[in-house]
Amino acid sequence: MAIQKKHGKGRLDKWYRLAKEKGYRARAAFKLVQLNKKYGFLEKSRVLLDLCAAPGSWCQVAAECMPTQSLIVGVDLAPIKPIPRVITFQSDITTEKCRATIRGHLKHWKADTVLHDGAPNVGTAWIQDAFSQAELVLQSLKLATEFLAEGGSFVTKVFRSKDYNPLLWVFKQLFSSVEATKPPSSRNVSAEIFVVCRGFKAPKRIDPKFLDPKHVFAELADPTPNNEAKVFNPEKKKRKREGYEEGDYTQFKEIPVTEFVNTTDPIAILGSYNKLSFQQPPGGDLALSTLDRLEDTTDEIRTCCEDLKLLGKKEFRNLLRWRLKVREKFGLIVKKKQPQGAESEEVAEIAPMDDELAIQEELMRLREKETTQSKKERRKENEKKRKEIVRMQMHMTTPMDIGMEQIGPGGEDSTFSLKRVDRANARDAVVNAREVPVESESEDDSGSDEEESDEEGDQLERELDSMYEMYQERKEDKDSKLRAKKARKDYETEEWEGFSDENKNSDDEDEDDGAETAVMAERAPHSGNLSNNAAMFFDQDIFQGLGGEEDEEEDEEEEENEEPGDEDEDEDEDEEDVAAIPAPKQNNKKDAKKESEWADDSSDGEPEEPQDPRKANGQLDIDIITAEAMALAQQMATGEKKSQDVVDDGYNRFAFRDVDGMPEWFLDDENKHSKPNRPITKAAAAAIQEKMRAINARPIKKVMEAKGRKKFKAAQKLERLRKKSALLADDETLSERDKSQAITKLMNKATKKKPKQQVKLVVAKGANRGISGRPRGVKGKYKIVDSRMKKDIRAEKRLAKKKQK
Ligand SMILES: C[S@@+](CC[C@H](N)C(=O)[O-])C[C@H]1O[C@@H](n2cnc3c(N)ncnc32)[C@H](O)[C@@H]1O
Repeated sequence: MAIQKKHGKGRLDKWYRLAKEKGYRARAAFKLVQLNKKYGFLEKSRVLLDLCAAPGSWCQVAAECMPTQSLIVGVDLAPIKPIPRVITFQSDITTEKCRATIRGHLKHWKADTVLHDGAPNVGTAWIQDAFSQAELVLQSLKLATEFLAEGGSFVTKVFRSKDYNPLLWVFKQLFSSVEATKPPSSRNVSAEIFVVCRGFKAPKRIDPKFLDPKHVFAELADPTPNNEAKVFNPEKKKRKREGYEEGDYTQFKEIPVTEFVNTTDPIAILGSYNKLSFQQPPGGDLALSTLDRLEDTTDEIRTCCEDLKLLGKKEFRNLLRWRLKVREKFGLIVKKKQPQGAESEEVAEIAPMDDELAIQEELMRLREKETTQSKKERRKENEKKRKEIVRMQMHMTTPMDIGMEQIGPGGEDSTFSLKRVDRANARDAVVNAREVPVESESEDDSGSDEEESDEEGDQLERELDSMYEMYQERKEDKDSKLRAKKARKDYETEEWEGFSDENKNSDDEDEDDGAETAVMAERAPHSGNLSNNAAMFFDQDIFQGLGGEEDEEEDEEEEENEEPGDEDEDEDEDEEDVAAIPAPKQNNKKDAKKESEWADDSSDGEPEEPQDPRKANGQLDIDIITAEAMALAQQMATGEKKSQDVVDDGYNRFAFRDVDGMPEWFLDDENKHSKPNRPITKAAAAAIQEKMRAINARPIKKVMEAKGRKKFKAAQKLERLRKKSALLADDETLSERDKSQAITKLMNKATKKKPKQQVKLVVAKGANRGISGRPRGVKGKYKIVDSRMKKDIRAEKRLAKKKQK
C-alpha cells in the first residue's frame, strides 16, 4: 500500500485525488482549469504553446477546452507521454534548438496563448531557487514575445521573491493587462503566484535589456557584500536568511542572536525567523556569551527573542534599539561627531573582545543605565503632568495643585503653555478623553548627547512602521471586516487633531527619505524623474487611477473651499489617500465640504461647531438605538442627569488607558471589554425590545413586493371585468336575462382558479435513458426520474393507504 504523506507539500490532498479521478497527469491541471475559469483564454485560443509541460496535465486541459482542430505544442526537459491532439517534444526552453523546434511546429502561425509552469528543480536555497525560476520566467517571456500573436495571452508562474516586482514591471510594458492571482488549488504554503498577462502589445522592436536577467534583476545579481558579518565569525559562511524554503512555511525557524546583531538587515531577520537563540553552539561562542551577560540583555529582551511571531511593533522596536546598543558597545558602530549638514557614516570595525573592551563595556553599561533611569523618570513626570492638565481642563483640580503658580501659566517655554491650545480642540479632547500630546522634555533638550537621534535607529523605525502599515493594508485587502474597522478608526481619529501640528511636520519629514537604485530607469515610459524601483512601485494597481495633476487641481479646488485652518488636515488626508479605503475618504471630503458650507452659513462670521450627523463609528446617528442611550435620554429629560454629569462620566478609569505601543491585536481585544458598564433602566430595555420586535415583524422587502404585484394584478383584472360588464350592460341587443347570465359567466370565469398543471414523471429507462432535454411525446411540465424513485413513491403511497385502513 502506498504511504500517505500527511505533511507539507507531499500531502495527497483533494486536488491530487480529483486529478486521479479525472485522469489528469498532475494536480497542477486544476491550476490551469481555475485560471481559465477566471480569465477564459483557452476557449478563445486556436494555437497554444505550453513551455515546461511535463508530465502534461496542462496540455490535457488545453486539449479539452480549446476548439477541435487547435494546435497545441508542449515542451519540457523531461519526456512527455503522448497526449491526443497535442504535439510534444523534449528540449530545454533556454536553448536555441528548442526555439527552432517550436518554430518548426508552429510554421507560419502565431500562438494565441503561451503557458509557462516551469520550475527548476535545483533544490538549493530558496533564494537561489526563486532566482532561477525568475530567469526561467524571463526566458519563457522571451519565447512568448517571439511566438505570441498581437492581443495574445501569456500565463506564467512566478515565485514571491525580490524578483517578483521587476518581473511584473516588465510584463506590464509588454501586455495591456497584467493580473497576479493564486488559484485555490495552489497550496497556500507554496510561494508560487500565477500571473496572467493579456493583450500582447506585439511591439516591433523590444529592447533586449527587457528580457536580460542581468538588467531586470540587477539588484540581486550584485548584492552588496556584508563585511560586518565577518566580525563575529569571520571564517563561518554566512547563512542565507531571506525567506523560507518552498513549502516549508510551517517550520519553526531559529537563528543565533549574534546573527541578528551582525546583520545589516535586522528587519529581514525579525520578519522571517521565529526565535533568536542564546543557546551556545557545541564549540562555544565568545560573542554569544558576552551578549548573554550584558546588562542590556534584560529578561524582557530574552522573552521577546523567544517567539518573534508574538511580538508587536513596540517589542520589535525594543529589540532593534537593543541591537543598536549592543553594536555600539561591540564597536560595530563608531559614531563620529560631524559638522552639521554632513551625513553621518557608520564604520564597521573588527574589534577583539579583550579586557579593555570589557572595561569599556562596563563603563558604557553604567552610563546607559543612568540615561535610561533619567529618561524613565522624565517620562513618568510628563505622564503625570498630562493627566493633571486634563483634570484641570475638566475643572477637577486647580492650577495650584500641579504647581503652575511657580512656572506661570502663560510662560512661553512652559510645558503648560495653554496659549497654543485651540479651545475647540481642547474641548473635543476632554469630551473624547483622548491623549493630550505634551511636548516631551526630551524634545526640548534635543541638543544633549544622550538624546542625539540615531540615524540607523530612525531609519529602522521608519522601515518598521512602513512595513507594519503595508502588512495592515494587505490584511485589509483580504478582510472586508477589517477594512470597515479601519474606516471607523480613521473617522474617529480625524476628529482629534491634537494641540499642535508639530507631529504632522515630523510625519512629513518621514516621507522624504528612501533611496532607490536605478534599473532600466531610462526606459520607464512614465517614470519622469523617478528611479526604476519607484516607477515600478507606482506602477502597482493601487496607484492606478490616482491622477497626477488633475487630482492636484481637484484638491486645490477643495482647499479653496475650506478654511485656512484646515490646511493641515488636508495634508494628512492626502497622505492617507494612497492607501486609504475609498469610502471613508469620500465621506471625509464630503464632510469637509459640508463643514465649509456650515461655516459659510453662520452669519456672525464665527464658524459654528459642525453638527455631524454620524456617530464615531460612521453610522448615521438618527435614532436612539441602544438601551444605554435611551436610559440616558430618559434621565436627562427628567432632569435626573445634567450635561455636566455626562462630562463627569466621561472621566472614568477606561478614559486614560495607556495604549501607546500596544500591539493592535491586544488593543482590538481590549476594546471589546474595557469600557464602562452603564446601567440601563427596565423601561429603556423594554422600549428597545419593543422597537426591535416591531422591526422584526415588518415583512421583508421581497415579500412586500410580491404582495404589491399581486394586488396590482388583481386591481387590473377587476378593472377589465368592470369594463366588460359595462359593455354587456349597455348592449341593447341582449335581453336583461342574457345580460345577467353573461355577466355571471364572466364573474365565474374570473374567480375560478386555474388548475395546477400536473408534472409528468418520465422514467429514465429504455429510449429515455440518459437523454437530455424534453422526452419525445411529452407535453407540459415534466420531470425525469429513475425507476427506483417511482417505485419508492408507489411504496410510500401503499404504506399510507395501509395505515389509513
Ligand atoms: C511543475 S512542472 C510542470 C507541470 C505541468 N504544467 C503539468 O501540468 O503537468 C515543471 C516542469 O518544468 C520543467 N522545466 C524546468 N526547467 C526547464 C527548462 N529549462 N526547459 C524545459 N522544461 C523545464 C521541469 O522539467 C518540470 O517538468
